[in-house]
Amino acid sequence: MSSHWIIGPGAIGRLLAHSLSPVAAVTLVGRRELAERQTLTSPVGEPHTQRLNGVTLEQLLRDAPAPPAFVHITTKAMSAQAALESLAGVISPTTPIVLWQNGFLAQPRITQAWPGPVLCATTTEGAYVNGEACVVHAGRGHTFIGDLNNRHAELAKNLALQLTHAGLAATPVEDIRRRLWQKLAVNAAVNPLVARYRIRNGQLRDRPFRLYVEAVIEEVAGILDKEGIAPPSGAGLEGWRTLVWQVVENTANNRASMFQDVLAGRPTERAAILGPLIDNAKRHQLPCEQLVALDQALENIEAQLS
Ligand SMILES: NC(=O)C1=CN([C@@H]2O[C@H](COP(=O)(O)OP(=O)(O)OC[C@H]3O[C@@H](n4cnc5c(N)ncnc54)[C@H](OP(=O)(O)O)[C@@H]3O)[C@@H](O)[C@H]2O)C=CC1
Ligand SMILES: CC(C)(CO)C(=O)C(=O)O
Repeated sequence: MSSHWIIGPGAIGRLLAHSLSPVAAVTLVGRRELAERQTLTSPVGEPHTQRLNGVTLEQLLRDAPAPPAFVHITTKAMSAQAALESLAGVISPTTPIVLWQNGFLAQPRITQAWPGPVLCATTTEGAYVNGEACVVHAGRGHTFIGDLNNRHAELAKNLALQLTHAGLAATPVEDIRRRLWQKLAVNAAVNPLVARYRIRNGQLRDRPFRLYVEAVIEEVAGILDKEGIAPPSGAGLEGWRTLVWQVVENTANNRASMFQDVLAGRPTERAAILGPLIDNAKRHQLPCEQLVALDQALENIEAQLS
């Protein structure tokens, strides 16, 4: 039986823990104690309660159990590095790490710094936490797994098989970098605007927001073209426009994650989503006024929240 540590008992962490627990040895690690009996509500609204093996970081460091086959980091992007560092005393530097973050901040940094294999997962599964003891699996999706330097294909295949067996459909891929950027492009066009204007995704189709989205897509398309990242279908600006508007259509009723963070008074993942685009725009001397303005607006919003 394979063993998995999952660091970050939030929405994705608990979804993983619930799914893997019946087929693998799972330890769910958090900063605080977690209720032992946890409920997963399925996408069709069926609750399923089970005991999850939850421990605090403190307990883990004290007990120093045998290191696992995989360490999943399921914190938000800005906390991933700190979460990994907090395990330094209990895992060997060759332990495989799996990063589940959106954006492109934690992935290159940890890939460069961690001596062992670093897999990246990008997922369209949707989940949210509903209190201390419940997570809602809001929508089924698909997970793609690979590593940025394509050196761990067998490991990615092994993990994808285990996740699929656990009910989370997953595919190992050789182009995870491209897929992470494609998701980042959608997140950059949707999340900052809906968080700034406190609207649901579908309202982006209306004026004046539609024009703002178009302006962001134009900047993003220029930057990703220079980075050699193509949209999943179509080409250039048109391909990116098709992708973004399709996601807006499919998620019209959603409150996007960044909007939810603002509503809950939490910091957003702006540094992981807008940051890499702005950095690349500056490096290539490309326009990024819209992205910078959104980043600034979010920084101001976050400052007022704290
Ligand atoms: N939810 C979703 O549907 C999807 C999420 N993602 C991505 O997955 C990542 C996780 O998102 P999500 O699960 O929604 O986020 P959540 O905020 O629900 O969960 C993050 C968890 O990480 C914990 N945490 C933070 N810092 C540490 C630390 N240093 N050590 C241990 N635990 C820590 C938090 O606990 P604490 O209470 O201690 O702060 C919290 O339980 C994000 O990058 C997100 O963009 C991607 C696709 C879909
Ligand atoms: C695709 C989108 C924008 C859907 O809401 C999302 O991934 C998010 O909320 O972060």
